[in-house]
Amino acid sequence: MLDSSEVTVTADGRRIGGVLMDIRNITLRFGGVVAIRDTSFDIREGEIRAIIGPNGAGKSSMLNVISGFYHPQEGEIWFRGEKRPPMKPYQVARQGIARTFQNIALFEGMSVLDNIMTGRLTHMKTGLAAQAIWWGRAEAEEVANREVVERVIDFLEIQHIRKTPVGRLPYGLKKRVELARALAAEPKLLLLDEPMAGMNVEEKEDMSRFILDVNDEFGTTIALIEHDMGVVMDLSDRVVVMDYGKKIGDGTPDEVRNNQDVIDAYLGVAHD
Ligand SMILES: Nc1ncnc2c1ncn2[C@@H]1O[C@H](COP(=O)(O)OP(=O)(O)OP(=O)(O)O)[C@@H](O)[C@H]1O
Repeated sequence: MLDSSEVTVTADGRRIGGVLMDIRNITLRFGGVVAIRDTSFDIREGEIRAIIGPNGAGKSSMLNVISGFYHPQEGEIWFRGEKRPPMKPYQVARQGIARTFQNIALFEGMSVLDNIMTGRLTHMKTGLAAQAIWWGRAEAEEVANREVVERVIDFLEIQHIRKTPVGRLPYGLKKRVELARALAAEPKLLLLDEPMAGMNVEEKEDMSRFILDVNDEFGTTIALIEHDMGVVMDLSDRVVVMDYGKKIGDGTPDEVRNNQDVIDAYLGVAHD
């Protein structure tokens, strides 16, 4: 299990624990295309970990491997000290890993509240048959699920749109509802695929604040892909840099900013 001796405290007082997920030597191929090539890194408990890199670098593929949508040909994923067997996305979700998508994946015709309730599905134990014979248990479960959802709605400040169909919301709020649905699952590890994409400056500031607050208040470990370098460098404890499917850098924002391979491939600052 996690090694408590590895706990460190950040400058802003957050606790970063031992390794929560260890990604070892992952290779993922689509026919002749190598999307990820022998890539390893870890995610520590309580940290905000970013994955960055140019278009086509393999970032989304990596998130899809972690969340069970893609199955790598080589490599291992260790979660909470145990090697993970090949898993389907719903099994990964049940392990406490939730995600958002690059292109918002919500039910547009359903209300904000109902969309967020779908985030509780992995926690629902009472099936239809059991509900028919044991209504009390189903009711208690429904109340507990509601409580979690209400807490998330308060936390993300979306009470005023709870009954609004998602299709009628502006883009920035849809992104926030997607975050709410992922949070409703009470994940141990939250994966965010380009949480700021397409947002204006104000929406980005709001989203950054929510990401930091989620991490701080719930202690949720967060791994995110993001192209906005200002946001990445501000939010992240550590950054993995990918290029052409390979890891080319890994470290604190300052270490990555000063890594010449990263500068050459991605950040585009001239040599001295
Ligand atoms: N389902 C797929 N089938 C075939 N090739 C794929 C598939 N998914 C990704 N790829 C290929 O794998 C490589 C890595 O793509 P990926 O989407 O992971 O990159 P990315 O870093 O997330 O890029 P972006 O920043 O543009 O989202 C690309 O060459 C891409 O075309």
